Amino acid sequence: MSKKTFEELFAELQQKAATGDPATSRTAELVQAGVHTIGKKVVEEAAEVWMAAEYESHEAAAEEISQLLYHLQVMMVAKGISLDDVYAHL
Ligand SMILES: N=c1c2ncn([C@@H]3O[C@H](COP(=O)(O)OP(=O)(O)OP(=O)(O)O)[C@@H](O)[C@H]3O)c2ncn1[C@@H]1O[C@H](COP(=O)(O)O)[C@@H](O)[C@H]1O
Repeated sequence: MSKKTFEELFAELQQKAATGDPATSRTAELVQAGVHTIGKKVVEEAAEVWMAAEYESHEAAAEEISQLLYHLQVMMVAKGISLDDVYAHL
């Protein structure tokens, strides 16, 4: 199991968006595709979190939550929104 923090993943995704190859990096591919495509993934993953939390296992729900957090971070990178920009509202 990989273990990285929210902050470590965000730094990795910023790097992938800046220098990654869309052919091999999902992050670079999504950022190139743009906010509309990323937004659809955010909504899709949010629905999957809901369904997994209501009907599936603890592990399945945790996996769907990780995918939603990933896609939210991709949206942040695509929009130039920093962690501090978000933390300011927590
Ligand atoms: N944490 C993630 C992560 N979570 C989810 N995903 C992507 O989200 C997908 C899950 O969504 P779906 O199940 O809907 O997959 P899908 O149906 O194939 O998606 P579509 O192409 O149909 O939209 C996965 O197949 C991955 O492509 C992620 N892709 C990358 N990361 C991490 O991001 C970092 C950078 O990754 P790359 O940019 O790919 O190098 C690495 O540390 C990765 O581990």
